[in-house]
Amino acid sequence: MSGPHTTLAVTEDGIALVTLVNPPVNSLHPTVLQSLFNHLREAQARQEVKAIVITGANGRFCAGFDINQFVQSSGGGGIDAHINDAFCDLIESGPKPTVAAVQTMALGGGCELALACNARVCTPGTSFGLPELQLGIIPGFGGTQRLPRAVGLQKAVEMMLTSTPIKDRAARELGLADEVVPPGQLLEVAKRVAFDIAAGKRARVQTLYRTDKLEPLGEALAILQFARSQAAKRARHLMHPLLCLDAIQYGIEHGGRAGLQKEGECFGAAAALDTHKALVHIFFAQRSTKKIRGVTDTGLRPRPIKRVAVLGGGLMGSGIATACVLAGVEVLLKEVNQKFLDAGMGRIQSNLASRVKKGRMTEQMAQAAMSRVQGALDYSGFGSVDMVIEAAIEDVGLKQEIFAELERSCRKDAILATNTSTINIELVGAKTSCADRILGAHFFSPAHVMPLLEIVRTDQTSKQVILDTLELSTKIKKTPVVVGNCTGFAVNRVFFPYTQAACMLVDMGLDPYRIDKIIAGFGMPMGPFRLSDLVGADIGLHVGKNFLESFSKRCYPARIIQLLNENKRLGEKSGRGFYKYDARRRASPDPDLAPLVQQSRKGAGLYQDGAPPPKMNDQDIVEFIFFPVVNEGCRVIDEGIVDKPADLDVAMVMGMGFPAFRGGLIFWADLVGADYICQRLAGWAKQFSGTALQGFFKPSAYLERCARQGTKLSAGKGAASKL
Ligand SMILES: C[C@H](O)CC(=O)SCCNC(=O)CCNC(=O)[C@H](O)C(C)(C)COP(=O)(O)OP(=O)(O)OC[C@H]1O[C@@H](n2cnc3c(N)ncnc32)[C@H](O)[C@@H]1OP(=O)(O)O
Repeated sequence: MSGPHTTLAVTEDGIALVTLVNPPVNSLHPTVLQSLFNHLREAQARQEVKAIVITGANGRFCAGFDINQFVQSSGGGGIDAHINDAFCDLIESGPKPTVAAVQTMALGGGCELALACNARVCTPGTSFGLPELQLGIIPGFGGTQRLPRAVGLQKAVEMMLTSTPIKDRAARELGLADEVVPPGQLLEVAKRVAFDIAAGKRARVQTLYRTDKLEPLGEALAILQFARSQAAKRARHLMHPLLCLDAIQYGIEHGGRAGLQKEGECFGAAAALDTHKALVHIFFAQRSTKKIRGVTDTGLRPRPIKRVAVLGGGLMGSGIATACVLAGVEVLLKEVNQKFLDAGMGRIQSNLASRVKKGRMTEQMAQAAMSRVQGALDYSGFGSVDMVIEAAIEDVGLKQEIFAELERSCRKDAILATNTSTINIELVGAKTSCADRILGAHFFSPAHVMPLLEIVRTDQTSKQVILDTLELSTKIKKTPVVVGNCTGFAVNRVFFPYTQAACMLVDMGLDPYRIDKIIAGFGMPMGPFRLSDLVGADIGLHVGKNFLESFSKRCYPARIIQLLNENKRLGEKSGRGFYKYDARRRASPDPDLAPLVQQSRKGAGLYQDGAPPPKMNDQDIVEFIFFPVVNEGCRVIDEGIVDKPADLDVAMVMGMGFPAFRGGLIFWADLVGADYICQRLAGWAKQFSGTALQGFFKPSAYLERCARQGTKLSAGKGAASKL
C-alpha cells in the first residue's frame, strides 16, 4: 500500500503491532489517523489480541500532526473534536493495554499518542516534546492534560511554553519513558511490557487520570500564574501561550477529561489566529530555502566539505571558525602575524568556553572542537582545504590580492568564498580566472550564534559550488538563503530604509524613544535607534554611504548618524549613542541627545523649531517605517535577488529579527494588502513631491503591479505579470 497509512500485524502470541507509515517523519495525515483508529478498533475487538504495540516505520515514531493540513485548511487542519475521546477509549482505557515503541522522535501529536499509551519504551537519542506553540497552536491531542500528569506541571509547562523537547534519558528520569533500550530490542521489550501489563504483572497507567505527579492545587495555580506573567513578558503579542495555559489550568481545576474539552476549544481559538498561519508559513519557508530552482533539482550531488580555511581571526572570522569546528569541520585559521593569530585562537576558545558555561557542551567536547583548529601564517597548507572563507577587512584591493593568491594556493576545485557584507562579489574575484568557484558567504554577527547564512551567487558561480555551500550550511546548522549579487544582498539591502525612515521621523519632529518603543511593540527585538547603538554609528555611517552611492535616488541621508559620529557617540561600545549606557550596558534615554536632534532637524528642514510634531499614531509610525522596507523587498523579488519571496521572509526573520509570528516581511505585507501599502507610499511620495524624499517612498514597479492586479506579493514575479 502506498500513501500515508498504518499497518496491523498480529503475532502468534497475541500482540497487535500497529505501525505508522508516512515518510519522512510518519506525520499524522488524516488518512493515517483514520487508518490508526480502524486498526486500533480491530485490534481491541479481536479475541486473540492480548495487547497492542504502536510504533513508527523507518526508525521514526512520529513528528505529530501533518502540518501541511494546516496550510490547506482555514485553520487547525480540520482536527476532529471527537479524536480525544477516541484516544481515551481506544488507546488509554480500551480493553487491551497499549505500549508505544518509540524511535528517534515523538513530537506534537506523536508525543500525545505515546502519552495516551499505557507505557512507552524508547531508543537512545529519542526526543519527546510538544512543540505546537512554535506553530501558533497548542497541543490538541490531549497533551495539555497528559504531559503535566506524566512529568509534573512545572516541567510540562516549561516544555510546552518553550517548545523544547527532552531526550531519552531525561524522559526516563521524568517518567515520560518507561524504558530506554537499543534499537534492536525495541519491539521485543515493548511487547514484553505490553504482555506484563495485560497479565497484571505491571500496573496499567492511564496518564489522564493520574494525580501523583501533579503539584498540590495552590502550588499548581501559582506555577500557572507565574507562567502567565512570564509569557506575557516574553511574548506579549501572542495569545496562544495563554490559551495553552487556560487549557492546562482548566484540567487542573476540573479533571483531565473536562480538560480535554477545554483543550479542544482553546486549540480551535489558537488555530483561528493569524499567528498560527504566519508561524506555519515560516516553518515551511525555512525548509524550502534549501530548494533552489536550477540548482537542487538538477540531479547534482553535493561534495562534502571537511576542511575549511578561514582567513582572518577577527570577530567574524573567529565566529565562522567556531561554527565550523562545532560541526566537526576542520579549520585552518590564517592571520597575518602571530599576535593576531593568537588573538583569533583565543576568541574561538572563549566562544567554546561560553558554551560550556551555559551547559550547551562539555569541557571535553569543547577541547575536541578546539583540536580541529590549526593556525597558519601563510598559504602553504591551503592545498588541503575544500573551501576558503575570507573574513578580512572590507578593502576591495586587499580582497582582490587575497583571491589571486587563493587561486594560486588552493586546489582547482576548492570553493573560494568571501564574507563581505558590502563589496560586489564580482569585484572581489576580478583578479582571478576562477569566477565559477567564487561566491559570498555572508554570516551575521556573532557568526557562531546567528542562524542565517546568505549565500551570494554571481552570474558565474557554478551550480555545484552553490550546492556544496548549501550542504555546508546545513552541516554547520545555519539556515541558508541563496541570493543574488547587489549592494547589501537581500537582508541589509531590504532593511536600509528601516533606519532611514526612522531618522526621517525624528527630523520631522518625533521623539526617537517613542519610535523605538512602538517598533519594539510591533515585535522587533529592539527599535531602530537601539539597534543603531548596538551596531555602532560608525558602521551605520559606512554602510549608509554604500547605499547612498548605489541607490542615491531613494536614500535618505541620515544626518543624525553623521552627527553622532562627529560627537563620538558611537553607541553601546562608547557608552553613548542615541541612548546612554551604564557599566552593565543597560540603555536609558539621554537628555544630552537633544542638541544633536535639533541640529539634525535644522539641516533636514522637515520641521519648524517649536512647532508641534506631526500627528502620527502608533500604526502610522509602523507603516512609515516598514512600508518603504516592503517596497525595497518588492524590488529584491522583482530583480530575482531571491529565488522566491518566502526566502525573503526567512532572511528577514533570521537576519533582522522581523517577528516570526508575523510570518516575515512579505507574508505580513500580504496580510496588510499590497493595494493599501501602495496607496500609503504613493501618498507620502506626493507629500514630499519635488524634494529628494519623493524617491524614498515611490512605489516600486512590482508593488504597483501587484496592487493593480490584486496579486499577492508572495506569489512571486512570475505571478505578477508585467502588463
Ligand atoms: C494536534 C497536535 O497537537 C498538533 C501537532 O501535532 S502539530 C505538529 C507538531 N510537531 C512539530 O512541530 C514537529 C515539526 N517538525 C520538526 O520539528 C522537525 O521537522 C523534525 C525534528 C521532526 C525533523 O527535523 P529534521 O530532521 O531537521 O528534518 P526537517 O527538514 O525539519 O523535516 C524533514 C521533512 O519532514 C517534514 N515534516 C517534519 N515534521 C512534519 C510534520 N509534523 N508534518 C508534515 N511534515 C513534516 C518537513 O517539512 C521536511 O519536509 P521536506 O523534506 O519536504 O522539506
